[in-house]
Amino acid sequence: MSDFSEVLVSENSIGRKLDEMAEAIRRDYEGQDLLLVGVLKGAVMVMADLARRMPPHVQMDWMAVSSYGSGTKSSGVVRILKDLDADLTGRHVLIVEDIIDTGVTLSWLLGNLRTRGAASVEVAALLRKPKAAVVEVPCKYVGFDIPPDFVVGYGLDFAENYRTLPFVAVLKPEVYEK
Ligand SMILES: O=P(O)(O)OC[C@H]1O[C@H](OP(=O)(O)OP(=O)(O)O)[C@H](O)[C@@H]1O
Ligand code: HPA
Repeated sequence: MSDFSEVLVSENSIGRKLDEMAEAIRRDYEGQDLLLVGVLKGAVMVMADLARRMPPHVQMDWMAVSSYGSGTKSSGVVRILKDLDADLTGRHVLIVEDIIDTGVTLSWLLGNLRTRGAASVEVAALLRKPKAAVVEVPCKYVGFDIPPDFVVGYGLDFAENYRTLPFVAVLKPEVYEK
């Protein structure tokens, strides 16, 4: 029996949406020094596919923060597990995320990165759950607004599984309520 109740965003739809997002980003940052900051581990797929659509002088760095533990509910407490290597002073920074759910992670991250002297700090997220928002997060580039169900695939996990799927699917509640 499948663990998914539906495929919410297909591999093709993700590719087409990333084409659009990348074009907007290229246009907005043309001629500027852009640093993409990926948030591990969930954003690995979206970062890899978005970055391949960028010009060669766009750079990547990574941060790992965690607020979810091993379940489906945000703990509300964000911890830095791995900090950036780059100095953000004077740089245009674009945080690349797989999902904005409650908004707690990004709200905290934006606050943190904005203290580091960057020229600008903006957000690109493939998925956003407007009905799950606890904090409003300004997001310049959004792929898809989705319902508040727990989703997996394309970097998103449940207990570290399903990240490798090329699409985004809704996980059946009986899988995580087991
Ligand atoms: O808007 P929020 O409710 O804060 O949720 C969004 C965050 O949750 C996930 O990360 P997670 O902490 O699960 O770590 P992971 O990326 O390693 O899976 C996701 O990658 C976002 O960073
Ligand atoms: O729906 C989700 N799925 C997987 N990880 C997540 N982190 C926040 N929301 C989600």
